[in-house]
Order: sequence, then structure tokens, then C-alpha cells
Amino acid sequence: MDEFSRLFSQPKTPQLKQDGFSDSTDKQQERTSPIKNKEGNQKAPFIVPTSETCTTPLTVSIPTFENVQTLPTPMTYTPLSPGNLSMSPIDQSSLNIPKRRSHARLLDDMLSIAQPNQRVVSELVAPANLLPQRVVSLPTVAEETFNSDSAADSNTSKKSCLSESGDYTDKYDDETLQGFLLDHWDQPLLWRKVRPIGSGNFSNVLLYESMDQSDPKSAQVAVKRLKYPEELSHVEQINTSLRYKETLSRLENSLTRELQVLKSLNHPCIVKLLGINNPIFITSKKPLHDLIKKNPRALPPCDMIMSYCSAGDLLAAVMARNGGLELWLIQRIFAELALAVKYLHESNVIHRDLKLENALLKYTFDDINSFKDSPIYYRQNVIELADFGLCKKIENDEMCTARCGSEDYVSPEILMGVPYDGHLSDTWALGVILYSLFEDRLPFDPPPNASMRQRSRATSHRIARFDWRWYRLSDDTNTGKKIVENTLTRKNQRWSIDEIYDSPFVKDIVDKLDFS
Ligand SMILES: Nc1ncnc2c1ncn2[C@@H]1O[C@H](COP(=O)(O)OP(=O)(O)OP(=O)(O)O)[C@@H](O)[C@H]1O
Repeated sequence: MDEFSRLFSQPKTPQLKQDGFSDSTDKQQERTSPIKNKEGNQKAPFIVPTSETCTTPLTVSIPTFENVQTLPTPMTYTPLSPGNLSMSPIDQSSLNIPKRRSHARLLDDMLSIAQPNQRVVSELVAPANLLPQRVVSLPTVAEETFNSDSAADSNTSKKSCLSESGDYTDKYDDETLQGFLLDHWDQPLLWRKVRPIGSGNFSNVLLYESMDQSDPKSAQVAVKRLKYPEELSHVEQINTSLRYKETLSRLENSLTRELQVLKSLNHPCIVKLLGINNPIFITSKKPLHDLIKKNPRALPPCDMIMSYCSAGDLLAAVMARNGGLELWLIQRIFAELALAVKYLHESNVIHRDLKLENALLKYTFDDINSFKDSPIYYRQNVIELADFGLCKKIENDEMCTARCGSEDYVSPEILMGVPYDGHLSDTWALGVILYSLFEDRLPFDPPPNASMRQRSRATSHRIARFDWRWYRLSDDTNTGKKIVENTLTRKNQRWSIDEIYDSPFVKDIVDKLDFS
């Protein structure tokens, strides 16, 4: 019997009531209420589970952590003997998964209670009557030791911050942006807003064009504008509420980590941080605290000025095309992703949020097709990897403990809550991406034509059991399948990024590329 089967076959233990989560009665009520997606549209009401689906199919056992009071997932914590590995303490926060998910849904995931039809995106190519749902992670991960810092997050109205901003934002209005290219803090530059281009849980991304410079690299830029959590906009709570302080510190950690890592990276297949609206976000170790000291009434906006990828993210592009990407295109895109991740791992950075949404396209598929036979094809990268909100700079053998990632891409060891090797959780996510491009579905979604019972099983359950298989490609012999088979597997057998890179599917392409 394998590690996971053993855990799942443990005798049933009573469910613990979870702080902050409703009990089963509340849950039923929540399930009958409509939920809203990020745009505020109502989705179909949740389906009230039947008595059959209300049973918890998964047993939970906490044999060793007697002081554990909450169940983070339907898994057990298994303390490892780290030997000579350097580790940060076990982070018992729950897995950060949901984009557009309610707490009720999160709890149900944790307890594997059935809620058929609740996920909107199951297959990559969503049914016509359903809105696409993206799942993201929260970049508010506590792995560093904070000064009593840990907190929740939510969004806030940016407007409230703008009028009372700090030194560098006086000239800011909604249509123009004053910013600085990195390390050119004495030369303010201006950009004009063109249009919104994307939105995540933690930022809005807008296209700006330069008003006063000729450098082609910054002529068009993507400006990632941080959304401040609501509690940071409550002036009356400033410096008094513990929640306020915790949120501020957590946000500051996540922001400075993303900025410092992005600033240190330089690779064609990775999005570039070109500049910032206020140098203090880069030059200070505690920018938010410094800014609050200067102006205790409000936080000024944080606008990251990034390279712009005009063809949007890979998930949107694949969905717009109804899937069915040609093999050569999948191979090219994946080879570039592998290059980017190899560079990151060699730079001692792990990404921890690799997913289709975070691979940005510089060109549309039609454009790529049109120059496929020209020499430019190998001279120009077609993707940039983005969203470093969960990344981490690590020491050689350092194991991670922060349970973060996006639900469909998270590795079994992260789900299990054991210290994990971030390199291998990144290669797991690469396996999920490649499978999804091949099959037009996520590997751990309910199988096509799944029974109600199969549908009711939580994604996390299937991940923990390595429960995936080929459908479209079942008879195909392409060499990329090997990458999926060797990444969506146990961590002690899983390929590293070097092994992925050396596989013919990737190597055949990267050997021809002229920019890496
Ligand atoms: N440099 C860019 N060029 C073009 N589009 C971009 C760029 N950066 C981000 N976007 C768009 O904005 C979306 C959100 O960006 P990003 O993922 O960085 O934000 P986030 O708030 O960290 O998101 P998440 O909720 O996934 O953590 C992306 O999915 C993409 O569609």
C-alpha cells in the first residue's frame, strides 16, 4: 500500500469544528446562496447536496500533532526528520487556493464534501453557458518570521489612497502615471493610460504608453497596480488594530519579495520589471511602514511598470481558440517555459505559482503561425512568465513549508502539509501545464463522462492519489508525454527541471533558439 492509500484508509476520526468556518447547517445555507464572481456576476446557485454526497468520503487522522486544532486539508501532517536540511517551521495555515471561491467552498474542499457542478472551469474549454473561472493563489504567504505578522487579505478601493498619497504620487491622476525606470530615480517619466488588460486577486493590470521617451522597451508597458486590502484603508484603525498591522506586514513581505526577485532576474522568457511609480517600494526594506510614517492617513498606490505581453495569458488564448493547439506550438511554448524555470532554479528562485494564467504571450497564435517559417521564429521569444507574488529565494537544500499555490497545480506534498522541495513542486506544475495543453483539460478535474460520485471527489483527493490519465493522447507517442508522466508522479521519482530540459521534446527546440 502506498503512502497516500495508507493515509486515506485510516479509520474515521471525528471532524473538528473549524474556527472561522461555518458548521454544516451554515454550509448548507451558503450553498443555496448564489455566489458572485470577480466581476460581480452571479453564478448559478450551489446545488444542495443529497444525503449521499453529504458523507465525508475521506477520513482524517492526526496521529502525531496533538496540538493541531484545525484541519487544513483532508490530509494528515507527517512530520519529517529533516536531517541536515535547513527548514523554516511548519506553517499550519490552510492551503491558499481560491480565486472566486467562498470560505464555504474551501471548507468543502478540505473535507471532500461533494458539491457537484460547482466548479465552473472543469475542462479548459468551458461549456458555452458558463463563465471561465481562474483559480489563483494568495500571495500573502507567511514563510518568513514576521513580527506577529499574519493576516487575511481582500481588496480595496484604490481611489481612497490616491488623494492622500506620498511624495511621488502628487502628479498622479487616473490617466497619467509618473514613474521611474529602475535605478534612474532622478528622471521621472510619464505614461498615458490606454486600457485595462487584466486583473488578479491582488492587482489590476493596465496598459500604458510612454508620453516622453523613445526607448522602445518602455514605449508600451503593463502597469500592475496593487489592490490594497480593505483593512488598510480604514484610517481610524491605523496603528491601533492588530489586524491592520498584520495585514500591512504581510502585504509588505509579499510585495518586497516580488519586487526584489523581479529586479534581480533577467531572462527573455520572464516578464521584466522596468520601473516603479515610487522608488521607495524598491529602495526601502519596509516601504509600506515608511510610507505610513510619512503619511499616516493613507497608503500611496504601488504601480509596478512591467514589460507588456500584448497577446494576453495562455489560458485565455487557449480558451479563445477552443483548445486544440498544434503540437509544434505546444512544444515551443513549453520549451520556453522550461527555459524560464531552469533559469529561475539556477538563480535559486522557486516560482510556486506556475500555471497557464501566468504564462503571457507576446504574440497571438496566428502571429506565431505566420512567422513560424521565418528566421525570426527562433530569434524571438513568444512567452514571458509572470506573477512572482508567491516566489521565494531559497538556499540550496532549503525545504519550504508555506502551503501555497493554485488548486489545480499544487503538488501532493504541498497538499499533505509536509515540508517540500520547491523545485519539485514547480516541475509538478509544469507537468500540469503540459498535460493541459495536450488534453485541453486539467489533469485532476473529474474525468470526462464522470459519474456523480467521481465528480463529487475533491480535486485535492485526485491529486493526492496521482489520479490522472490520458484521454485524447492515449494512443499518441509524442515525446512530450514522457515529461508529464515523469512530473505528475511521486516526488522521489519526479523529474527536475534539468531532466525536463534534457528531454528531446524540450531540447530539440531550445537547441535551435537564438535568444536563450
Ligand atoms: N506584463 C503583462 N502583460 C500583459 N498582461 C499582463 C501582464 N501582467 C499581467 N497581465 C494580465 O493581468 C492578469 C493578472 O496579472 P497577475 O497574475 O500578475 O496579477 P495577480 O493579482 O498577481 O493575479 P493572481 O490573482 O493570479 O495572483 C494576468 O493573468 C494577465 O492576463
